[in-house]
Amino acid sequence: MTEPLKVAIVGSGNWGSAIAKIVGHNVLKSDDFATEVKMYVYEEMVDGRKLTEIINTEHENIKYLKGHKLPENVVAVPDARDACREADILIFVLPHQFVRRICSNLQGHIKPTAVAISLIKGFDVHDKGLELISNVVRTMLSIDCAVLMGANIASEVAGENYCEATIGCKKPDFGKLLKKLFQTDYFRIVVVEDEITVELCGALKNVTATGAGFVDGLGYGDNTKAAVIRLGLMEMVKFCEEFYPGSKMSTFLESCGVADLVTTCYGGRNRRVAEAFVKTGKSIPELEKEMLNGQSLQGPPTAAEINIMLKAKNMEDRFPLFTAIHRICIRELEPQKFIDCLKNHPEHM
Ligand SMILES: NC(=O)C1=CN([C@@H]2O[C@H](COP(=O)(O)OP(=O)(O)OC[C@H]3O[C@@H](n4cnc5c(N)ncnc54)[C@H](O)[C@@H]3O)[C@@H](O)[C@H]2O)C=CC1
Ligand SMILES: O=C(CO)COP(=O)(O)O
Repeated sequence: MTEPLKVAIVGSGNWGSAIAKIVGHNVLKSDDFATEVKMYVYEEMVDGRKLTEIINTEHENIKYLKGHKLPENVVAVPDARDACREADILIFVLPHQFVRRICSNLQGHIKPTAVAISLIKGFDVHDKGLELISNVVRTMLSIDCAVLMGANIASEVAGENYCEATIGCKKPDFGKLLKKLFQTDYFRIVVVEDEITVELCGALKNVTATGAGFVDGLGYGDNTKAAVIRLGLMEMVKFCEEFYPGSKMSTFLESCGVADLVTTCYGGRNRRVAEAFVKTGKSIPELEKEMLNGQSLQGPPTAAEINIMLKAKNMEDRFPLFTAIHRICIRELEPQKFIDCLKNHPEHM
């Protein structure tokens, strides 16, 4: 008889809390998993009380996922090491900006046999260039790391509206176990082996969604947004071919690809803030603070991260959409010029 596997969730934001609801319920349905799920919560005071205390008494993350109850077997823990020390499966789901800090805190304080899955959309930047977030987890913690990405706006998933997600995992047995941990009747999972492309799709679509928000802010209609989505997808594919050769085209047709691109370009936070950026003239950090109540935007920082590499390799003109989006975010380019970028895209030359 093998021991049931202990699961810990590293992160408790908007998506982290939605996934805690799913995982908390699923562990109760299978003998493979221990019933308690520890969730690392970055401690803060909300209405004069500690957020961990609120989650553990009211079973709701009232700041990041209001209106959705979490199962009572999900226990909020303010110390990442305490949350993860005994875990066999670590689910990483926090804004990508914090991953290195968390991993460095966890080094030497997790089971050497643990495995991980990253739900994080973004890149890590270091002096040698870009790094996949899953690779930061793999190298800093010396453990295996799969990924889960998809068209998954957190509040809709928490509301149990039907949707799909893609798990990228090279090892079939691990993939099967992860599917058991995440799939529900309203959250349907496809497991593919092409884990790098799954992760790249998740990171890059946030950049395109920022561009979709710009055209909304400029008052253009759905045809223009469809052009942004198409050109963005072309650049996503090209980015993968150029820097991570070996992608399967079929991966772009999974939920992590086209579907996530569409949902984020219509319903996501990146789109919403980018629209306000054009309409109000305020800066991205200002709007993030005003509009997101502590949630974190991934598109503009990801655009900056990939631009460091494109610039270093003298390849900005081969990715004009990604480049223009970054330059608009940092106010190097007027938002109105975005339309010129679309008109003059190499696709039309
Ligand atoms: N929200 C969504 O609809 C979806 C988000 N994702 C991805 O999931 C990842 C996590 O996103 P969310 O859960 O939505 O986060 P979020 O956008 O709600 O971010 C806020 C979280 O960051 C934490 N935080 C703030 N400062 C911190 C620090 N110094 N150290 C550690 N944590 C800190 C906050 O406590 C809170 O838990 C991102 O990569 C995002 O792109 C993926 C699918 C859907
Ligand atoms: O990743 C997401 C949906 O799949 C969420 O996108 P936003 O961060 O733009 O809300």
